[in-house]
Amino acid sequence: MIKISVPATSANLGVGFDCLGLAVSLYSAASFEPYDVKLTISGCAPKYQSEDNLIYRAFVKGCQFLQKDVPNVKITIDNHIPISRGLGSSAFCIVAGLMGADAWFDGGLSKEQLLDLATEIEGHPDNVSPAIYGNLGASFIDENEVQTVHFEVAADLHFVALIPDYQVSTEKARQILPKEMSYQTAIYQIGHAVALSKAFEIGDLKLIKSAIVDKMHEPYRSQLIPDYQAAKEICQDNAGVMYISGSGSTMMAITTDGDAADKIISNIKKSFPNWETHHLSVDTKGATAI
Ligand SMILES: Nc1ncnc2c1ncn2[C@@H]1O[C@H](COP(=O)(O)OP(=O)(O)OP(=O)(O)O)[C@@H](O)[C@H]1O
Ligand SMILES: N[C@@H](CCO)C(=O)O
Repeated sequence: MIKISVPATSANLGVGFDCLGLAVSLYSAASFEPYDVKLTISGCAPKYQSEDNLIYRAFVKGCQFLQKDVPNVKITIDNHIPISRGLGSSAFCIVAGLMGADAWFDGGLSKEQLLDLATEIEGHPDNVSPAIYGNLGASFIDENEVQTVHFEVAADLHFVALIPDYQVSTEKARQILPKEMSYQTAIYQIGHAVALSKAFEIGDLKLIKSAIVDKMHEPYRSQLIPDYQAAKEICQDNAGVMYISGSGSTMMAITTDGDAADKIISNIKKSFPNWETHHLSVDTKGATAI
């Protein structure tokens, strides 16, 4: 049996809209086995148990790229990444499906090929890059070629995923954004994004706190998360800083102190007892066949 484990990913990191993404220590896995009918899928809601399933679609794309007939397959999902909450559940599906096909046929896909194929399906590389490589990825697309570089993140940074009990649609979170921005804002974003990448690498929380403040999407998207301000205040009151993970609704807190991370969780639980929380570290390996 082939089993692919993929880390959750947190895109944007405030000022790195559609470019930066971080792999974190929360994992989902998908297993692939030969079967006697075309397709059977378990471990997900009935609405995802069809040929439209994103893992299967990526598996088919992988087979086609390798110029192989798509085999009958049983897919079993062991899911821990909440769906449509801004933690890269779609990147998990895409990377697992492509790597499943590669392992099935011993196709020898390079990580660069995986990234190109995954980006074609996802539309942007900020989640799929760290899902494949681990760590913090900075990516861009140039004439259809995906470029990505990786930063190791200081081990003393703690991440806390604050996951509301409601979804934010990625489509709506993209539609709400303005169509243009000024030169002034572009200059602000570039300087902050470059400094933020370094701040993650050296674990400078003071610099992270000032560099992470976004002007490109977060001011608009915060309107789609009714508890954004309250969550932000809880993080700030406990020596942390917070950004919207991906297109939301998850908000990610960062601290340099495990006790502060635990305090953020207990205060969030008091105010929002139905939210899911996870105290996470950075994943350094990316997706693996296990
Ligand atoms: N465990 C799963 N089983 C089946 N389908 C899944 C699973 N996880 C994700 N998906 C697919 O991925 C889609 C969610 O993708 P979407 O981009 O909206 O959210 P996300 O990837 O979790 O968030 P973000 O891209 O902001 O991090 C679902 O609608 C479904 O098609
Ligand atoms: N960069 C993407 C991530 C969500 O898929 C966005 O923020 O819309």
